[in-house]
Amino acid sequence: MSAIHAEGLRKSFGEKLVLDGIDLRIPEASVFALLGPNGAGKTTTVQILSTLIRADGGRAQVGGYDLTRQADDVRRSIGVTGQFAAVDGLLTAEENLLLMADLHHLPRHEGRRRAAELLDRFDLTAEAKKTAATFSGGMRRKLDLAMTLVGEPRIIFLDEPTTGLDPRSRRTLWQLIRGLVEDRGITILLTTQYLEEADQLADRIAVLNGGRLVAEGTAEELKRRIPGSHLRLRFADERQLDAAAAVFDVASRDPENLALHIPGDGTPATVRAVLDLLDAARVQAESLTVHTPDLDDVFLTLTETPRKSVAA
Ligand SMILES: Nc1ncnc2c1ncn2[C@@H]1O[C@H](COP(=O)(O)OP(=O)(O)OP(=O)(O)O)[C@@H](O)[C@H]1O
Repeated sequence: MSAIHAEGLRKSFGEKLVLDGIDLRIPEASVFALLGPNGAGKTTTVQILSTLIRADGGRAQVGGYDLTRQADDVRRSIGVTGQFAAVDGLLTAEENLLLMADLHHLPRHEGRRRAAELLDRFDLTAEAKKTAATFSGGMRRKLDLAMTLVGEPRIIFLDEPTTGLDPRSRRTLWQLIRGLVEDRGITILLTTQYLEEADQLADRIAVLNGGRLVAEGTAEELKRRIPGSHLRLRFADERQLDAAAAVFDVASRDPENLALHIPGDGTPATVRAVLDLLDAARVQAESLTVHTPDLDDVFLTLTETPRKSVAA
């Protein structure tokens, strides 16, 4: 069962085509990252799926409800935390949570119970009575996410959840987010410009560029699609390097470092085949390392301008 299922979403602002037919299928209890450069249409996609704005074309189901015909049901199933946090700096952490409970028309005791539970889960109990204006960026984001959870949404949209946070706060938030998926089966659609965030957090990643999805898959699948995996062999001297280069006609030489780059993945079978060929030619390598492209390479290749298409 998909938590989010969209087909052919289109959106223009005036003359400007922002989404040019987006298809998404996001399984329940998973984290899906929408990755893309500035202006790619990430926020627009989230705004459409969270019923804030209407698409010009296409259709979508969110939490099993039709986005246009059952917009109220969609709204009841989702939570949204954006780049502009809902936190009120004049209220304490606890008051912010209780305010959310009121907005959700929860009975008072239930509101208190959820607020206490969320303060505990997000490690904010000691700060419960402090005004949010005194909070660090990381604490604010945590409180913002906790506030989203008061309504017990099944699906959460996180728009750039850790932008501007230091690495430690970012990691804390990642753990909390993964916990929500693993313990509570919540589905998360996250937009991010941080490749590491998508790599660490997301079960699947889609790369949005120029209003289209140019790639979709797990981080590993995306990395495999980019040429650039190679084995790097280093040799003791130039004679050995020359002898090795004669064995592999697809290899490129890096004479300065006495190294040879052989295109290929790092599977044991490939590594063994390379070593066998070297043995047969009686050439000794000093070291062998495997280089796999990272998400940075994927992102840069897929979002290059002018747009370069990479076949799916
Ligand atoms: N209300 C609007 N009116 C006109 N143009 C808009 C509107 N909202 C967004 N746009 C344009 O649509 C494009 C996509 O914007 P969007 O905010 O979805 O991108 P994004 O991928 O979220 O970018 P960022 O990473 O910078 O937040 C941009 O060119 C933006 O200027």
